[in-house]
Amino acid sequence: MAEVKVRDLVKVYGRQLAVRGIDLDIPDGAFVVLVGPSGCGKSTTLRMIAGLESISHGELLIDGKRANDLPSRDRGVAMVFQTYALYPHLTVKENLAFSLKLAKVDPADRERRITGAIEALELQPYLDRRPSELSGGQRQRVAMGRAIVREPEVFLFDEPLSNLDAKLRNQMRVEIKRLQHRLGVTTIYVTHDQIEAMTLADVIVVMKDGEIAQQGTPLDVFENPASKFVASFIGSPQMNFFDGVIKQTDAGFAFVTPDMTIPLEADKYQGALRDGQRVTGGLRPEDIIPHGHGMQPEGGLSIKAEVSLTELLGNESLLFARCGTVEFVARMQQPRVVKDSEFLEFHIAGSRLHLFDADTELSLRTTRNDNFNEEERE
Ligand SMILES: Nc1ncnc2c1ncn2[C@@H]1O[C@H](COP(=O)(O)OP(=O)(O)OP(=O)(O)O)[C@@H](O)[C@H]1O
Repeated sequence: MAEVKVRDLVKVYGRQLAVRGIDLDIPDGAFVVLVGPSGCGKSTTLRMIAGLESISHGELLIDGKRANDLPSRDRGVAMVFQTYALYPHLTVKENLAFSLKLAKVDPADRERRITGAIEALELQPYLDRRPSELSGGQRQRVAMGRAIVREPEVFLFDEPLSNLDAKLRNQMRVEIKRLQHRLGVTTIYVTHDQIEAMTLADVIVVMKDGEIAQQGTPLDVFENPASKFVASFIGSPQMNFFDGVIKQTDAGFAFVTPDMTIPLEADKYQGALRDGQRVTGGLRPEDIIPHGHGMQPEGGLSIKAEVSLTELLGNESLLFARCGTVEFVARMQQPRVVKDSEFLEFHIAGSRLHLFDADTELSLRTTRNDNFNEEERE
């Protein structure tokens, strides 16, 4: 196992900057997820760590040693891809053995490692099958087995679950998390799926345009998004946004839109509030609560809104509603049938409001700058 550090990492393709000087500190045994929209540079970052792409600028340290120019096989990393990359003409067992034979690992050790992987991934029933005779989930398990037998210092996963259906994806997600806990191997995992990121990571690194938009524990990033981009990317359905201004009166500061006025707790913003400042307010669907459905926090305010559409999800519903000029999504716990065009009262949990500067789109709340912290991971 190893710690991985990245300093000012840059990747240039021709005239395009794909990765723009990122820093990462990944402690031994941590599970870090790089997440972000398509093209944000997460795979390129992973591939530079793997040694599959050259590093244009900056430094990669694996266990304190500069690894920029080390061949991939000498970095102690094993990568699992979306496309499995299994040898089609070899059986499962032969696929597991392949890299070990190539590396001339002695037969007894080879057998021990293969047996370990077979047990860890419950591959026993499939050992003599070829990849074409396996389901997607089974293939992905073999691909993970091929990484495990190499006993790497670092696991690198590049969207390993993208080709699986939703049910299998959830199942494999749990398996990956369990396996990583059991083996304790430092893991860097790339996905564009924020649910995968939230559920797997000790630390989430949200990327945008080749840069890190925010890093922190999943809860911290969810509770304290540093920008409108992060707020909209993490959380499903996404946060509702309302254009408005800050107003200062004798009663204090408030966030004001044409349809609502939400009093603000100024001390949360540490002097960042300015009278007349144009801002975007953000409320998550669970913080707009239909009356009689879920906890109604003290304070805040009520608004009446017309429901245009309901999505029944079983244990909850999503209500798409309109109040004046504003449309929003609210989450209804213990759902009942809501008719289209029905008017409902919604409680706005004002204390849960997020505010972003309208121009910079950065949060007005002081967020901790969320480098990885060993205590938080415990
Ligand atoms: N071999 C290459 N040559 C030129 N440009 C590339 C190459 N590989 C990636 N890029 C560009 O670099 C940027 C980052 O790509 P990268 O694959 O790292 O993004 P990503 O966040 O992993 O996206 P996705 O989720 O779509 O895989 C993109 O704009 C992409 O077009």
